[in-house]
Amino acid sequence: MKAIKRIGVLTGGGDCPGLNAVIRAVVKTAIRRYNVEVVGIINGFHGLVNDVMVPLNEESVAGIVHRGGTILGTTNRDNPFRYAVEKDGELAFEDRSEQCIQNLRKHNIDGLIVIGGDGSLNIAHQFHAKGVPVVGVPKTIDNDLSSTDYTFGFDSAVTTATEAIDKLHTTAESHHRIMILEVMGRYAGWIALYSGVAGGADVILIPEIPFDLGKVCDHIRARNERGRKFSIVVIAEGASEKGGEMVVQQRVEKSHDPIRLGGIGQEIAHKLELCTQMETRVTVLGHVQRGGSPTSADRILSTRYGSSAVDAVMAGYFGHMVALRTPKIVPVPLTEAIEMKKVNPQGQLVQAAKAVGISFGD
Ligand SMILES: Nc1ncnc2c1ncn2[C@@H]1O[C@H](COP(=O)(O)OP(=O)(O)O)[C@@H](O)[C@H]1O
Ligand SMILES: O=P(O)(O)OC[C@H]1O[C@](O)(COP(=O)(O)O)[C@@H](O)[C@@H]1O
Ligand SMILES: [Mg+2]
Repeated sequence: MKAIKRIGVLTGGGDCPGLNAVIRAVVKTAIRRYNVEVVGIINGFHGLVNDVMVPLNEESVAGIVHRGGTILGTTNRDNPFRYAVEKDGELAFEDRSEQCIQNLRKHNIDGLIVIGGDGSLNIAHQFHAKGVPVVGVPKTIDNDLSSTDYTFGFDSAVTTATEAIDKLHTTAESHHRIMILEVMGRYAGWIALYSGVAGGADVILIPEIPFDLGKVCDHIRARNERGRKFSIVVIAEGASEKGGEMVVQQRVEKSHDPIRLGGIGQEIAHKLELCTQMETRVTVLGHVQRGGSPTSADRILSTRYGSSAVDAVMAGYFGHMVALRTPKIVPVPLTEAIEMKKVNPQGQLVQAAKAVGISFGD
């Protein structure tokens, strides 16, 4: 096996708290533990296609463990295997993966660390199939990647959503209102489930458990009869009524991922107001849950992921992603890692939530 002298690192897809802590751990581990150089690739795969790279040293990553976002920048548009270009005024897609491989060679990069979600890790997997020595790190606030107990960024998003629920509680109680909080998560209900349980929500609606609005109304009315004249509903952006469809805010047809979810909170607000006769308000948390400082748990997880990713590169675990299998971080094949992980409706957390009186509308 070729000796590793230089590692490249990039962040791809939606940003999330903890990215900088991973980058810092990659750089420090590479330099301190292995005496290996690190090159940062700017704006994810865009920088790999267009050869925009910067050397990273301990100085470049000083003081960033607590900072949200990514010092390398990211994009969720650029897929090297389906790269958007303008041809004769028309949009066309080209395979630029060979150009990326040449750029990696030009910079003598012997190992590539891709920090990303399902989309970026899919691209990483395709590069590995072409012989690129790549290792993945599971990033996403959604926690929807299989093979790992948790992705980094999830705990920070849950913390932000929980704080929002705490705040909605005080105003809901004062005004005797229903407060609906719509959270992110795409097709998985992890953020809604965890923040809903942590924040003491009355109703949690997730994509994995299609809901019956009548049952949600009954639950809220029963609370009213017990003297609890307000209710908090946490709803995942991908949740839908039984027999209904997910609410799509926008379709971006040219994108690999054309569906932008959003709007289910507003849609059920009207219906809940009608059936309960209670004033209802909606808060869409949006990108607030993706921004800001990572929690201490995410800083620790990110540091472990970053340092283990370098270990994986040095040990030749290419085509793998570092995954948390409590209490260890282990390499798992990217093919397994990019499968989607959903909430198990029969799982212990859903059952515990039901035991304390939370309705899932089922
Ligand atoms: N299933 C897929 N296979 C290959 N590429 C994908 C797939 N899904 C998304 N992509 C591409 O991966 C890039 C990042 O995807 P995105 O979902 O935004 O980020 P993330 O890495 O956080 O999942 C985009 O360029 C997108 O076109
Ligand atoms: O910022 P955008 O492009 O609107 O994307 C919003 C989506 O990105 C997320 O915040 C994170 O998803 P990824 O980790 O796959 O990027 C989802 O929860 C949400 O649906
Ligand atoms: Mg994705």
